[in-house]
Amino acid sequence: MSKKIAIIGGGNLGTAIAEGLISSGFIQPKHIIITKRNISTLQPLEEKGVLVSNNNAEAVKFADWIILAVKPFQVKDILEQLQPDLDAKRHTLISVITGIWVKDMQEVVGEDFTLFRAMPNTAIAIRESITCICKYNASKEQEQFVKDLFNQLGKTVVIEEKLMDAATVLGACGTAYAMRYIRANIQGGIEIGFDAATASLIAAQTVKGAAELLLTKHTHPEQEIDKVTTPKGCTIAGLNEMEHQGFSSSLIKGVVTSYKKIVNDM
Ligand SMILES: NC(=O)C1=CN([C@@H]2O[C@H](COP(=O)(O)OP(=O)(O)OC[C@H]3O[C@@H](n4cnc5c(N)ncnc54)[C@H](OP(=O)(O)O)[C@@H]3O)[C@@H](O)[C@H]2O)C=CC1
Ligand SMILES: O=C(O)[C@@H]1CCC=N1
Repeated sequence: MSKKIAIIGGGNLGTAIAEGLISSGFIQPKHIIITKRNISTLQPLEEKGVLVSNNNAEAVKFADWIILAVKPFQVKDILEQLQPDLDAKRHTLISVITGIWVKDMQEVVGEDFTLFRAMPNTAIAIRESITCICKYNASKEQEQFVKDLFNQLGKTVVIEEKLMDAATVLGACGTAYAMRYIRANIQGGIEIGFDAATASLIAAQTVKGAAELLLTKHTHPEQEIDKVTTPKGCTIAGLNEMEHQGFSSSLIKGVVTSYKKIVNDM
C-alpha cells in the first residue's frame, strides 16, 4: 500500500502531524506534502525534506492519503476545488476537522470515497497524542493503515462517529484544560516559594507522573488519591478546599460548555 500522504492545511495541527510522522520514521519526509496559502511558515518542515506547496491540487495528485486539517468553515470550498482531482479508487480522505461529519464531506465528494475522521491533539508533534478515529466505507487494510499511522503518534481508539464531538472535547480541548491546570499549579508554586522555572518543572513532571500511574496501573484516580492523602494531612485539606471552591464542578461545566459549543455551532 502506497504511503504518500498529503496534509491539506499546514497550521498548528497539520504541522504537528507532519513533525510526528517524520520523527517516528513511519514515512520518509519526501513522501509527505503539506499545503497552505502562505508557505513561509512551513520552511522548518521543508528543511527536513517535506514537500511544501500552496497548490492543493498538486498535493492530491502526489498522494494517496489526504489528511484534511483546515478550519471547519474552509473544508467545503476546498473539497469542491479538489473534486476534479479526487479519485475514490485511489484517494482515502482523513479529516481531523472539528464538527465536520462524514455526511458533510459526502455532500461534496459523493458516497464512493473511503472516509476517516480522526481527532488527535497537539501532543501529536511529540508522538503523545490520543487520537479517536471513526471510519466510513473502509477495508480492514485501510483501517489498519490509519490506526498504524496514528499509533506512531501516540495512542488510538476507534469510536462511533456520534462520539466524535465528545472526543474533540475530552482529547483535543483536553490539552488546553491540562495546561491551565498546570499553569495554576505554577502560579501557586511561585507564591509558596519556587522560581517560575523550577515550579514549571515540578508541576509538569508531577502531572506526567500522575497520568503515567493511571495508564500503566489502570487504576481509578481516586485509588491513587487515597495513597497520597494522609489522614488530617495537607493533601486532603487542599483537595477539600479546591472542591469547596468548585474545582471538579468547574471542570465538568467547562467540558460540557465546550461540547455544547461544537454541537450548537456546527
Ligand atoms: N489545534 C488543535 O489542537 C486541534 C485542531 N483540530 C482541528 O484541526 C483543524 C486545524 O486546526 P489548527 O491547525 O489549529 O488551525 P490552523 O488555523 O492553525 O491551521 C489551518 C491551516 O489551514 C491553512 N489553510 C487555510 N486555507 C487553506 C487552503 N485553501 N488550502 C490549504 N491550506 C489552507 C491555513 O494557512 P494559510 O492561511 O497560510 O493558508 C492554516 O495554517 C481545525 O479544523 C480544528 O478544528 C482538531 C484537533 C485538535
Ligand atoms: O478549539 C477548537 O475549536 C479546536 C478543536 C479542538 C481543539 N481546538
